[in-house]
Amino acid sequence: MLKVGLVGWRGMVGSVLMQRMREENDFAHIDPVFFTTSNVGGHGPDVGRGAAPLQDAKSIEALKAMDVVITCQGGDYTTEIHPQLRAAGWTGYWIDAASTLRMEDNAVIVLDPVNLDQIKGAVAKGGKDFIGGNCTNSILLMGVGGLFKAGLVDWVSSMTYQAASGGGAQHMRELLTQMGALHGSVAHLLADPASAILEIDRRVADTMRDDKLPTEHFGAPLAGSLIPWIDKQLDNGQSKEEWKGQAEVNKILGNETKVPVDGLCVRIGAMRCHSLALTIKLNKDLPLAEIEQLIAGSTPWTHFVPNDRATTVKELTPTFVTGKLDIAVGRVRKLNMGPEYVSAFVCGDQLLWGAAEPLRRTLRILLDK
Ligand SMILES: NC(=O)C1=CN([C@@H]2O[C@H](COP(=O)(O)OP(=O)(O)OC[C@H]3O[C@@H](n4cnc5c(N)ncnc54)[C@H](OP(=O)(O)O)[C@@H]3O)[C@@H](O)[C@H]2O)C=CC1
Ligand SMILES: N[C@@H](CC(=O)OP(=O)(O)O)C(=O)O
Repeated sequence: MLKVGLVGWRGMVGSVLMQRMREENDFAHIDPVFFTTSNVGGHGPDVGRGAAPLQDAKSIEALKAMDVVITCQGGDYTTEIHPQLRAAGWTGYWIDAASTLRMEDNAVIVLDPVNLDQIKGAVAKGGKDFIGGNCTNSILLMGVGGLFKAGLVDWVSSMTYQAASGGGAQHMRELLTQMGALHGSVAHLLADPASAILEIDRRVADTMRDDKLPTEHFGAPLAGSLIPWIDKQLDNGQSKEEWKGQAEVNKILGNETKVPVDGLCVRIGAMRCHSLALTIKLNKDLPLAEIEQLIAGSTPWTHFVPNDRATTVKELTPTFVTGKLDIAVGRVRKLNMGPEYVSAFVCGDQLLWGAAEPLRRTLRILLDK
């Protein structure tokens, strides 16, 4: 059995990974070793064979004994440990949620329903670094990858609506705290059906602008508002999150000729589902039914939502999708710009296909090789 070191297993992405590995009985196929950066010697989780003491995630010696390391610990950890481990001669498989290594030549961005051949090809050629994609890009390709695979896409404009969880657990807490503060500021007025709505609105706006509203993690109010910037600022005016779109989508697809992918990334007050409003320029005028069929067949998890109001408001929402592996896609129609311009709205759980799921599936691919 392969010795698999798990680092970052108690964080937000790591907890979802653990949950999915338990659900899919992955632990029965590996010899798991749990690591920590903060509690060496503490009790590890019991995944069916009793709890063993946690090992030091900074110990190159301990990590070197692993056949596979899966990390959800974050980019700083990867930057510090991965080069040391490789320099120490370790030739095991490194499976990582962080963005640090994604664009390295010898790393594959893993999303097996879309690029299984690329993953298997890399394994056959001795590739050792397998990195999960940015959540937004993985969700985009799980949603409309069928159009890309058919070679039909000239370009995509992707306008995103990204959940608080993309920033981490503290961001989710801050969003809820902000929501509570807004409600608290007008609770007595809400309880009175005769109260004036403009007075409620004024008080909520005052609370949102009050320095006392907790904004330590987002840097701005999110509840009742939005933040049209995610990740670092680049010199060309893009945010880093926007830059990842074209870079990662083309790498995942293995495109030699780059398909332009660009748009604005926006943080909204959803909990853990990212959504994307897409404008897709096709290279030919296809009948809508054919386009719908290609999109619906993107992956077995693509849940096609017909473009009608009742189904859309029920099934094409973070509320419906959260906690599920389904990637909902709908609002597919031809746009006024011309018969080759198509809209689509995609919604997926950014902790599942957006983060944890591709990692555990990569492990299974390595086990089956
Ligand atoms: N958040 C997301 O949506 C996505 C994240 N990723 C990547 O995944 C990586 C990890 O992100 P995320 O899971 O959000 O990070 P977290 O902050 O939730 O967890 C990271 C580590 O923090 C430590 N930690 C400290 N205090 C606590 C606590 N109270 N509860 C749990 N863990 C704690 C744990 O390490 P220890 O046990 O060693 O103390 C844990 O492994 C990042 O690189 C990110 O880029 C990728 C795609 C999406
Ligand atoms: N930046 C993403 C989450 C994330 O962690 O992305 P990446 O793995 O590319 O750093 C978001 O905020 O929604």
